[in-house]
Amino acid sequence: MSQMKQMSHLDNIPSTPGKFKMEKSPYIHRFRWHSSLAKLSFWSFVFLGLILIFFFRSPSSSPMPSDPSRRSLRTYNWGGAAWEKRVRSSARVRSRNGFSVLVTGAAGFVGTHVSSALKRRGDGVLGLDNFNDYYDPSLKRARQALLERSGVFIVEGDINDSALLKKLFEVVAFTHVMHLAAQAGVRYAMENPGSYVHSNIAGFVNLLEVCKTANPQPAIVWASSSSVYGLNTKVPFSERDRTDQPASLYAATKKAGEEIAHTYNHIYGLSLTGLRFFTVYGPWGRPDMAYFFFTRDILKGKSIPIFEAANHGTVARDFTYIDDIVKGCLAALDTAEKSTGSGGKKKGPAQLRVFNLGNTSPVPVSDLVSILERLLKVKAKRNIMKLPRNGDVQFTHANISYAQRELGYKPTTDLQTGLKKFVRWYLSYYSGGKKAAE
Ligand SMILES: O=C(O)[C@H]1O[C@H](OP(=O)(O)OP(=O)(O)OC[C@H]2O[C@@H](n3ccc(=O)[nH]c3=O)[C@H](O)[C@@H]2O)[C@H](O)[C@@H](O)[C@@H]1O
Repeated sequence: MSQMKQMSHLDNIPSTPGKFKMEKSPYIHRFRWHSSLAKLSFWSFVFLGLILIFFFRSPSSSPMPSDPSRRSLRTYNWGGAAWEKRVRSSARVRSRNGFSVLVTGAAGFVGTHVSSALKRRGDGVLGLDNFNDYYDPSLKRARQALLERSGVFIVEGDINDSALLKKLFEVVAFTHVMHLAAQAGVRYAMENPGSYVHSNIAGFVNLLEVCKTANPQPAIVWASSSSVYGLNTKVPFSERDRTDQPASLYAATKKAGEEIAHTYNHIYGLSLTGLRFFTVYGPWGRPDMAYFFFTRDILKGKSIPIFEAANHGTVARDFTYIDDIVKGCLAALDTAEKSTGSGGKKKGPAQLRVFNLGNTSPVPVSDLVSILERLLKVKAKRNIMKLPRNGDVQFTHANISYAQRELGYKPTTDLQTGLKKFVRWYLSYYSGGKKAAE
């Protein structure tokens, strides 16, 4: 019966506007439905209405974007007097001639270590991180707790949020930005390309936009990657070698970052230093990296995929220990010259640098596994596989003479020593009531 009622109701709605009984209206002669002008305005009105309905309905119908590249569009709570007080106190410089540094990606692997080293020597440090779920966020929370204990506050937010960044620069006149927030990982770029564009390109540009208008402008040191060398075959990789053949979208976004840095340096006088990190490893590391999940899987008795190149060619990496990287980052900050612009205008030429931060000692992945076997006292189930075409390059090898000369950079930790420290951390972190790494 209700269906009948509905039917009749639907029947009453005219299928075309022309069916409206408007004939008796006194305005009939001026607003005739068959007049094309009136038709046009009516349909424009309907169309506009539909757009508005769509626009206002869509966010509520999907409150959490399912595309992870959009995950950082979620809203974060920031602001208020108490929040500003925490920001100010965390960024307060406690040593003579110390810096006030905004560290983006502070809950990340390198970000945590750099923040803690800066704080230890008396610099003011404010962290920023969006705590995304690219890998287990509980590890990021544990790093956050660690920093919290040493007096570093991490603001929860995204580098794409201009209002937040502007607010931070309003509250603190940062002398430096250590920009480590990024979508990392070479192979994941095939699964979620948008997240790389979102963080490594759009986010970086957004940060530079805010830095360029800040007064004073900060000097910026940021994380590029050894992956920019891509298919380059000249070894060891030197900063002057070609970097126009990236093998992954990740590498392409990092290379784009280097070009973007050039532009902001050229137009706005921002002091910019890019650091090409070579496969950084160590305690509190990233679970998506091979040394980390190999450790987990060897302990679980799971087989581990070990890549080899064509004709049983060795795949090798210039693995670099985190403490050496931290020294390189601090030296880059210490030697960074001031930006020259103000109020968004360049006043003179500013410093623009790119450095390799590697270990200058490539190690085959199969040797990395042998070291882990010895340290863990467990034999690995090796599954030798052809290097998949997913962005990986066959080998990396850094020439660090430029960083040595300009930054006094000198790595001192070999893979055996560094992995020993990693394994010690891993076993203590994932034991004692803590669940095994997933
Ligand atoms: O140096 C860099 O620029 C990059 O270093 C790492 O990238 P990658 O060197 O690929 O590090 P892993 O993913 O840990 O891989 C290390 C080695 O293990 C190999 N591998 C990886 C995964 C796997 O299942 N099997 C395997 O043999 C890779 O081919 C590579 O040779 C980081 O993940 C990037 O974020 C960083 O920018």
